[in-house]
Amino acid sequence: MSDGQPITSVDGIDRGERPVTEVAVGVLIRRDAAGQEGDFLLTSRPAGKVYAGYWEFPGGKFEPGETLEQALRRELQEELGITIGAVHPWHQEVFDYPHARVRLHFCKVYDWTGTFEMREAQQMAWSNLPVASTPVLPGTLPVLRWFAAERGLTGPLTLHDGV
Ligand SMILES: Nc1nc2c([nH]c(=O)n2[C@H]2C[C@H](O)[C@@H](COP(=O)(O)OP(=O)(O)OP(=O)(O)O)O2)c(=O)[nH]1
Repeated sequence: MSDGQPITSVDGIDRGERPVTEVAVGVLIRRDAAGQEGDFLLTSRPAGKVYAGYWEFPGGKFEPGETLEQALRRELQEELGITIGAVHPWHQEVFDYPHARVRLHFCKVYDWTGTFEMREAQQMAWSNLPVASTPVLPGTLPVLRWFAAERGLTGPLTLHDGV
C-alpha cells in the first residue's frame, strides 16, 4: 500500500498492489555564513546493489521498529562514518521499481560531525545544479527538481542528457 500517495513507476509498468519499503534518505547540505544553501552530497551506489554506480543521496531502509530519524542516523553512520545533527523531514515520494516499491523520506541535514569514510567503497561528490555525477537514480531526480525550484533555477538538472 502507498497510503493514497501517488506512485511513480520508473518503467511505466503497473504492478498493482505491492508492499512498500520505507527508506530514509539524507540530503546533506552545506550552508554559507548567511545560512544560504549551497552544495549537497551525492554518493554512488556500491557494487553488488541494484543500480550499482548510479548516484543518489545516502540512506537506506528502515529496520523493524525504527523511526525515520533513527534509520537515517544509523544509515549515515554505517555508510559514511558521520554522526548527524538535526533531521529536517522535507518531502516523501513513492517509487515503483522492478525490484521494489519504496517510499523515500527525504530529509535535509545541515550539521554532522566526524570524517567522511566510504565504508561501502562508494564515491562521494559535493554537488550543485546542474549535477555532474551521473547517471542519477530515478528516485533521486525529484530532489534536483525541488532544489531547482527553491533556488529559482530553470536550466538542466544534470550536465548530461538522459540523466
Ligand atoms: N539511499 C537512497 N535510496 C534511494 C534513493 N532514490 C531511490 O530511488 N532509492 C531507492 C533505491 C533502493 O531501492 C532503496 C534504498 O535501498 P538500499 O538497498 O540502498 O538500502 P540499504 O542500504 O538499506 O540496503 P541493504 O542493507 O538492503 O543492502 O531506495 C536515494 O536518493 N537514496
